[in-house]
Amino acid sequence: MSLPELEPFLSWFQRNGGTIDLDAIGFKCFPSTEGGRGAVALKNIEKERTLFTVPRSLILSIKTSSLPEKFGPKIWKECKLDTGWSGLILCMMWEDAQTLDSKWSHYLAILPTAFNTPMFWNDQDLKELEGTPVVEKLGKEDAERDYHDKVLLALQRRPDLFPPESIPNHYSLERYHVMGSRILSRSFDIEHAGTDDVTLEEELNNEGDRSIGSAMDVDDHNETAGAEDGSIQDGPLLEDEDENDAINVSMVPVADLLNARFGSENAKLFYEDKELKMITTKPISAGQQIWNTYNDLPNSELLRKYGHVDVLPLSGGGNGNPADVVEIRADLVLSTFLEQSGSAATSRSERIDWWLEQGGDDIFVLETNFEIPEAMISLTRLLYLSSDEWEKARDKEKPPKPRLDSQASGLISLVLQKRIAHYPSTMKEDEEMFENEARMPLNKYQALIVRLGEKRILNSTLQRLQIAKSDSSQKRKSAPPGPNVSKKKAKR
Ligand SMILES: C[S@@+](CC[C@H](N)C(=O)[O-])C[C@H]1O[C@@H](n2cnc3c(N)ncnc32)[C@H](O)[C@@H]1O
Repeated sequence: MSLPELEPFLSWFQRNGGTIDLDAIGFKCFPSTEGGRGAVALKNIEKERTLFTVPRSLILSIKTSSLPEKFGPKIWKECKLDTGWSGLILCMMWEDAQTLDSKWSHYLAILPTAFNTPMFWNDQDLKELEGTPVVEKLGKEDAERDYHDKVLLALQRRPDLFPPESIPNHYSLERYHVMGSRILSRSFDIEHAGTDDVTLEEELNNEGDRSIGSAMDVDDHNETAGAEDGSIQDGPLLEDEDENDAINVSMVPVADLLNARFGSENAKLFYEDKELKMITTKPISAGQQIWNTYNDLPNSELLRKYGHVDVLPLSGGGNGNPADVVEIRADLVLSTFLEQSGSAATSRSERIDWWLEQGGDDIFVLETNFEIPEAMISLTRLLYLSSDEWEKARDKEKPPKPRLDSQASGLISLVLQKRIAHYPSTMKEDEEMFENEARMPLNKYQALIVRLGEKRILNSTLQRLQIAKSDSSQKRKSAPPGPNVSKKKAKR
């Protein structure tokens, strides 16, 4: 079973050294909530079965595209195409402009040309995401700056490679965003093996900082590229773009046709010297979707990178994404403390500098276990230490223990309330909207799902904190007299 639109592509793939077990894997359109176009098991497949292999020569990256060689490493670097994604984006635009002369023309022809990610939303739809981290992580302005500063410069330097008449169709800002979104939602991070043809790579790697700092690269989560088992995960591995070389960011034909859903992975990409292999990680029954993993991201990240959200039954009731999180900036803890205590910012700046020097977090992450992160408690207690206690902590180089005393839980409750107030609507209003508006536009629905997931975490965490607070004050009230009191009593 395959889709007619994929046939020329799959023939190209096999003619060029790719292998695919078309008795075991087919392609079909699943409902949009399950990813749309994706891979399906055509028969029962056992675990550890290779579904397809992709020779490294079919990967599209700045190492394999012939554009960087044509440029020469010197101009490539002068145009700063060796950092971030702009080099690969330019390669993809150039390959696309070569039409059938490009090795990847059949591949590029099956890639999406329109995206549903917030990068392409209008202001009204973006307003629906207020309070979530999505908008500030979009990086649209950074992308546009890269386009103007790097890509336009490269186009001007080599009019022989980029004829002026080809610019509106192939090298526009709009095409730049489309190629960037293809990378964001479909690329893999792959260490390049083999050293036959490393001139450019050597050239590029001889320079200092080569971290990827492009527009889509605003978050700083810590996934690593290529797990110990040699497996490669889809786009999410690019989250650690700061650590990843631009040269490793790769488009992998066929492998990027697999969808993903929280906890559903049953196949994974593994690398070897000469090829990549998609191998099943679980038995798959005939008719089931073959799912890769995007690293089980929260809905805010799924929406930003891929343009969809995961909605599954939650263990505590209701539906949502078990991987949802809420980020709380340490700044908010500090400003709430200063406001509450009436202290001046300068009174705590030394402690904050020290906290950061010690490697303390500047963002705390609440999860669906509704627990307060220990680092958040420790920072809160650091702010409350008396001068003597603070000096002792500093001398011993030990931040306070994460004990949720009444001061810490009082301040953290306020912080959570303030974080909740970042959203223009309440959770109750969102729940009513969810129940009453049967046919909502897709962007509005997805933004609502992201907000609701975050608000559930915030409200449940706050509730738990308040219950714990009232339990402990209840205990204090009803506790038998402490040892000192009873001693005194005994003396009387
Ligand atoms: C790596 S591609 C997967 C193949 C893609 N469906 C296609 O037609 O080429 C990633 C894109 O697939 C879609 N997708 C993947 N998993 C999904 C899911 N669980 N729900 C909805 N869409 C999904 C999203 O549009 C995402 O940007």
